[in-house]
Amino acid sequence: MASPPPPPPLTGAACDPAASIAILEIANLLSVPMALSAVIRLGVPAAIWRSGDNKPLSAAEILPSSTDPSLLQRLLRLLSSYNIFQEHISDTGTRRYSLTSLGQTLVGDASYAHYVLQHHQDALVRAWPKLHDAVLDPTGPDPFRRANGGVPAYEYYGTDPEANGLMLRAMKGVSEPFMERLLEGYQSGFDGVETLVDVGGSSGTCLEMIMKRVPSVRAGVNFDLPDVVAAAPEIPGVTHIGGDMFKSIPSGDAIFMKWILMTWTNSECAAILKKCYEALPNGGKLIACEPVLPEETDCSSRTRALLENDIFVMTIYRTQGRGRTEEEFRQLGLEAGFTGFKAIYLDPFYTVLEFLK
Ligand SMILES: C[S@@+](CC[C@H](N)C(=O)[O-])C[C@H]1O[C@@H](n2cnc3c(N)ncnc32)[C@H](O)[C@@H]1O
Ligand SMILES: O=C(O)c1cccnc1
Repeated sequence: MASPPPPPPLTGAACDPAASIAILEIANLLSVPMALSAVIRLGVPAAIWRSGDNKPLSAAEILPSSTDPSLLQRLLRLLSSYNIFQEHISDTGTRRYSLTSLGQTLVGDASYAHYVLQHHQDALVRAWPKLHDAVLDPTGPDPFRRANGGVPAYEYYGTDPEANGLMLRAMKGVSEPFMERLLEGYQSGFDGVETLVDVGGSSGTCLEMIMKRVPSVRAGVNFDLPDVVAAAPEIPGVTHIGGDMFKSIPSGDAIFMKWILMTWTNSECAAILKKCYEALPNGGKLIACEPVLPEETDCSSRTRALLENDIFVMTIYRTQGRGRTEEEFRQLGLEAGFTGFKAIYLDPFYTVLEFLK
């Protein structure tokens, strides 16, 4: 009896070992942020850092209560391959871990750790398997709403005190390093401003930092959703006002906003910009700090961080919310009535966009 024919040989890309290993790496990429969230939940970065000690520790030393430290060690090995921890192997083969400069962004009061946790809480993670639905049904509900009983993300934070608190801490942690860079390179942008309104200002951290460094700004108005400002801390000189930016925005000499336009559709952005225009005096300006997408696609960390954030917004906030190019922002501003526009690049992630009335 004739034997069955052999399977056809693998051809093309599947045969290329570099392509095979690269696709296997991407297929399991989710294990990286999930391992990162796990070590943050376990308090690992703080245990190693200990007020700047950063002494290399083994998994058993980090988590003495563990009956099987090899599990934590596996997480630490993976994260060392992403340069979050540095692995030190002793002569006897014990593996110990310290924090690299990247790992050190996860320690301290205002660290990026809260942002990592915010992005990997259950309600957000549930949305990701529905991403393809957004592509198939671009005008339907965003993946977050599909996965969470029709409730949009900002409403979900408002109804869950833990999620609300996490969002406030996450925004503060990401804002502080950026605001330092903004205040280094753009202090003069606040010249002549006495009353500054932060639209969608979350905890008020951005206003607090501006007011500490720019004495001419004597009154800060932190404007956000009522549930958000109710949980915001008291800040000298800052009045927290709860409201809806689609209905009206408090007036001031200038308006500041950060990471707002990105989460909304073009028509929602047009409505927000119109409300800002109405709240400003002639000659007043809106200072918006938003991720601006590059025209070209490349493999740099910057481009990847911006494009990943673009897909995050598509999944969690609005299918048609998105990162925009400088030109798209200029057009949105012109359509809302602003006569001047300038983009200032002083941070790899956020671009300062000045809209002049
Ligand atoms: C991505 S966060 C940015 C927070 C802060 N600007 C920062 O960069 O740290 C967006 C903020 O917009 C607020 N927001 C959402 N919808 C709003 C609305 N309709 N009116 C006012 N604020 C709103 C959210 O509560 C949230 O604090
Ligand atoms: O909620 C977030 O973390 C967020 C909001 C806007 C853009 N990117 C992230």
